[in-house]
Amino acid sequence: MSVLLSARGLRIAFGGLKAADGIDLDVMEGEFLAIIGPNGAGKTTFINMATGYLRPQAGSITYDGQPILGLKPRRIVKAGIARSFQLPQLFTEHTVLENAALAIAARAGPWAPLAPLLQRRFRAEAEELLDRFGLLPLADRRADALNEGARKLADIAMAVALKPRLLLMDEPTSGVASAEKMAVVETLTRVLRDSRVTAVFVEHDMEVVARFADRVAVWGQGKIMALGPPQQILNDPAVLRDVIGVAPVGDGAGTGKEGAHAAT
Ligand SMILES: Nc1ncnc2c1ncn2[C@@H]1O[C@H](COP(=O)(O)OP(=O)(O)OP(=O)(O)O)[C@@H](O)[C@H]1O
Repeated sequence: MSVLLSARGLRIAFGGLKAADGIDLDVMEGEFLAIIGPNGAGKTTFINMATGYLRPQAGSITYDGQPILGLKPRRIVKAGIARSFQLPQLFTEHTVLENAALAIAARAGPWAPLAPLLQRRFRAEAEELLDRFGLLPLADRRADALNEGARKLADIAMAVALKPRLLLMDEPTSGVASAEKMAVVETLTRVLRDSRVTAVFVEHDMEVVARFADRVAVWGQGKIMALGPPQQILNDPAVLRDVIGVAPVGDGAGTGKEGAHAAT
């Protein structure tokens, strides 16, 4: 597996608060990398830096071997990196189909959205995209009439419409009812794996992480505290205590389940 995104020495502080304090991370082509960590650890800040929304005060980021720091978000999308936000960015008064068509039109260039929204070629591609996400039955529903799971999927479908090689998702399951959460993640991982999209996602639900991540990076106070496969990281006593908020079985005094607390 080759490195698709590589961050080195990323630093940014807001006043005295270090939101990134020397972030080194390689995202491997094809993997699903989960980012976990407490509120305010700097997880969203990393996504903002990798997508051109924030410029770090130090460090570098390369994508497919090319430096991308300093590029505007639109250029970064064109290079192959898309993102979704914690709060879906849908046009709420438009239908799901119109939202998808708009994202497809946006891929064609900044002026394309001014073209008739439901031009036949946009419409056909939008229907095909919605079908992959299981959203075709909801195509004519207004975005503000969707439940949170469908809204999250529609929002991620808009990012996939940009045909990224790398998709960064900020809390794709936040706000989704627990009964539908797994189905939402199953759908989106199926679509992303079928399209060979590499994914980085911030996630607070450890069941989702355990089931869908290839690797887990643990953020804490602007640093990566641990990185490794879920079975190792989610049994790490320090992660259990500081991120998940449960005392390790036997209070960490040798459960036989602890993984190494890798700092790489
Ligand atoms: N543009 C900004 N201006 C000032 N402070 C900021 C800015 N962006 C982030 N911060 C601060 O940096 C810290 C890290 O924020 P960030 O949103 O990256 O955390 P997070 O790990 O994503 O948290 P959460 O899980 O709550 O979303 C927080 O204390 C936040 O208030």
